[in-house]
Amino acid sequence: MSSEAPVIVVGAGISGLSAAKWLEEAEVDVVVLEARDRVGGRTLTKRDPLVKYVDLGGSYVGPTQNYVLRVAKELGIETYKVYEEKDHLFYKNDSTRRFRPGSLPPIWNPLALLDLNNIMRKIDRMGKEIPVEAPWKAPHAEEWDKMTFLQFLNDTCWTKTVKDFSKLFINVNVTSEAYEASLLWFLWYIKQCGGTKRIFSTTNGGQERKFVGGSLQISEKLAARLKGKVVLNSPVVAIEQDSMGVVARTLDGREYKGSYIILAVPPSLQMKIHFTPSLSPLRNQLLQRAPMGTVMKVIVYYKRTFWREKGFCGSMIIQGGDDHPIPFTLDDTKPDGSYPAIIGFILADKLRRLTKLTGEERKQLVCQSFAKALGTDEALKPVHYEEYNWMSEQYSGGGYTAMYPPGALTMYGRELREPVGRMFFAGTETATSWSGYMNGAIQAGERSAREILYSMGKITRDKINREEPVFTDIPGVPFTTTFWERNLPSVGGFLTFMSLITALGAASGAALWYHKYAK
Ligand SMILES: Cc1cc2nc3c(=O)[nH]c(=O)nc-3n(C[C@H](O)[C@H](O)[C@H](O)COP(=O)(O)OP(=O)(O)OC[C@H]3O[C@@H](n4cnc5c(N)ncnc54)[C@H](O)[C@@H]3O)c2cc1C
Ligand SMILES: O=C[C@H](O)c1ccc(O)c(O)c1
Repeated sequence: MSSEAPVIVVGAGISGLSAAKWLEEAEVDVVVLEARDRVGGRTLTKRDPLVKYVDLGGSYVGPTQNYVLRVAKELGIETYKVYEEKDHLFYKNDSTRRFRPGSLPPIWNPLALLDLNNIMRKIDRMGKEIPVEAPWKAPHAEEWDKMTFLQFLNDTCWTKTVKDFSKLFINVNVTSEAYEASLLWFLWYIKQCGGTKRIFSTTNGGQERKFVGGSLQISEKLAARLKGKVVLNSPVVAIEQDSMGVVARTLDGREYKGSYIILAVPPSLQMKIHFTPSLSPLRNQLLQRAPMGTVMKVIVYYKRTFWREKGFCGSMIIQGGDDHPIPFTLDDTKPDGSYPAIIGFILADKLRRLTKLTGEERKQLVCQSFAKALGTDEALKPVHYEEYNWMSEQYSGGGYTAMYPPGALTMYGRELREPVGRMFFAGTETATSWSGYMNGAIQAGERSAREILYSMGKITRDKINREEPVFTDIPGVPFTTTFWERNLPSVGGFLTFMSLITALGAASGAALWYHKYAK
């Protein structure tokens, strides 16, 4: 069987569907080929009387994510604020401390406080010299891309407290370990999300809001607008192109002909596709160097929001061994207070170990950990439990997004969204604003559509990369830094200062002694 459309889109995640919508609105016909029996890719909303609805994949949106907020509004999908009205909780070494939203975790050792301020400040300052669209052009790109984030921590941190917190910070933000990730890539990732505070905050940050009814609606509503042009159960296994056009072949032997094709699939999954002619040497190797992160999403439902009664909002940072599987949680109760729940992530190495347990065993571990952190056995009595392991998904490979080991970005990064003949690249991994997120998926999808419109002679080159206006309904408030955040010394600076003071003190003491007695 063979069919024809000017543009073939591979992948009906948010990115592929956004590309298709942009093209349809420009009156270019498309067909979208999707491997799974559903749209949405790394977003998945389960609907069930036990949970009403729950996002098992991508979920949170926040200010400065102007692409996804604009599209959601256009599709009539409303957002609600994640509950953050009470204290955050920090649990470590059998001890629970509370802290206010928006402030640093409660660390009492003054040297560790200097250390924490210094590492976050340094990540943001180093990010300032990285161009979001071309991180390989940063003045220190080669130096930083030859290091892991762990090497940077070893060189920069003076305290174990801050090294451990920074490891948790990378786990939560990019579902990878500090020893795996290129320093350049991680600095770029944080920068293109707006910095350490924007990416890690709930209010005024990446986790401020969720969609009423769940994030899968974005893809469902985009697909509905495409009126039957999305073909499910169609894994693309071969793409052939020549001067005449492009052909995509699906696993069951169907053939789709077009003039252009958009690949809206994470880089490493493109290795399931046979390309004729074969890819360039650099693109061929890029695909082998962008593994997906490692994440399981867990949601525990309770009869009551008992943590709120103890003055906690449900946001917890939990540090510990495998008996504390989840390092980061948020309240996941519905906005009307129904379905009390806490959501968390099992990440990177912990998940690689705990993936072998049964769901029931993980549930026990998670509830015991919550009970210790919250100081109540009520956490041991969930009424329902959901978990979703993205490691098992053959058409995602993991999540939230692809990660880069040292060397990959500087050697292969230029290939990421460089068109190959009639083939163009979308997917959140090719974005430059909240890449790794739903926002990046839309930015990339729409950009790839405009690349094709340019190739078709329908728009001029300067229209390809378009600045998204600020979504004024949910504006981002700039994060200001305090005088102390800007000027406190690092631990090294402080110790050097103290040594100088001590040396000066000793020298003046000696001079005085000499003046008084030795003369
Ligand atoms: C647990 C988890 C939590 C997350 N949390 C958030 C969050 O809170 N906020 C946020 O913004 N983002 C979050 N993300 C990330 C977000 O979900 C993704 O960035 C986004 O959905 C990616 O969209 P995409 O279209 O680029 O890729 P995908 O969603 O991966 O879409 C690619 C599509 O291509 C299909 N496909 C793959 N191979 C083929 C093939 N050979 N032929 C045809 N089709 C193919 C796949 O089935 C899939 O549908 C999270 C992700 C996960 C996994
Ligand atoms: O984006 C995915 C995920 O939901 C998440 C959660 C918390 C956090 O700090 C992130 O950077 C991402």
